[in-house]
Amino acid sequence: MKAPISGTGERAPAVQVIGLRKRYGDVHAVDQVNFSIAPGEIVALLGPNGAGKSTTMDMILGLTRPDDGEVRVFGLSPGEAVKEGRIGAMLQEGGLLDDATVAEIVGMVASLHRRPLSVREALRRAGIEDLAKRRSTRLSGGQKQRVRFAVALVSDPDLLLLDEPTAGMDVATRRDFWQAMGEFTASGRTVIFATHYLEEAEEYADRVIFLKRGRVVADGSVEQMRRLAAGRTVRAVIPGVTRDAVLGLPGVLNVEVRHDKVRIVSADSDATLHAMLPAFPQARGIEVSAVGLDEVFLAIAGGDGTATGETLAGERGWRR
Ligand SMILES: Nc1ncnc2c1ncn2[C@@H]1O[C@H](COP(=O)(O)OP(=O)(O)OP(=O)(O)O)[C@@H](O)[C@H]1O
Repeated sequence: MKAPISGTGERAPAVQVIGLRKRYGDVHAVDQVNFSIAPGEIVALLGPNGAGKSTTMDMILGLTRPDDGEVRVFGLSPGEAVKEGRIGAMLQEGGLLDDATVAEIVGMVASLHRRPLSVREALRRAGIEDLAKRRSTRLSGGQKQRVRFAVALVSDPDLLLLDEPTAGMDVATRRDFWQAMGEFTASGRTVIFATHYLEEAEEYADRVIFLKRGRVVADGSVEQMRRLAAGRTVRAVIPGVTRDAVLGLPGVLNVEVRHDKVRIVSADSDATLHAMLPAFPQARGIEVSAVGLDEVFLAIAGGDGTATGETLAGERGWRR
């Protein structure tokens, strides 16, 4: 039985996705995805290529019809929410009208909405007032992205969906982009962005949702992700070991056991090792290394095909 969708009105979640599925031939692009995003949350969607991030976003926007499941945006259907100007979107490869100026492009989109910002204000908020008269054919890749951002902002939406918004931007442009975004989120509005830059997720999101092969494999706060990233990986060969026995050691955040090989993510590797050696005197081949964000991501996304959100979560509530 489906979980009930929350009501409409001011208290409705910004986005509620229930049992969402989309198949393309044999590919389960999105496979039973559930999440609820509160107004004001800034959520990063992470996952390897083909994980289902864009398809999920397209269904939230009403651009793709789900095979099964339901999407509500502030209690409305995606179509209604778009019509009311409550969603702004910046998609990958969104076209810009050839040979129109930036002001004309943003103005055209503004004319489709009931209560748009002025073109000038949209350009100001996107930090590109100086590009108003530039023709779209004369824009660099990073500048085009920022024009798409102005287009996303012009309906003055409550929710922004951004699919890899900083792809193709240099470091300075990325910084300016996120500064402009800070102005949008400071007023308590909701943002969902897909990214491959883990540091962007860490720096700008409150929460991260990891997708893999169309499923949510982990969903937690950035604080939890940071805690994992600050840790150390301890690897050892311990004949006869069980996961539960290792989980009881001090500092342990996550354990993976494959045959006799143990891989531990620890918040305090010294404490873990001091307790591990007397508890498992048969341990050998011990290695300690830093956990990078990439490794956190790979562990969660199951880069080696073994770890999943469930194993990483353990009893520590990584999944909501
Ligand atoms: N229109 C389509 N027709 C056929 N297959 C599709 C279509 N759109 C997406 N897919 C497939 O669905 C899966 C999910 O794709 P999606 O673009 O949602 O992933 P993603 O996480 O956004 O990837 P990326 O990080 O590469 O942008 C992929 O296997 C993709 O090939």
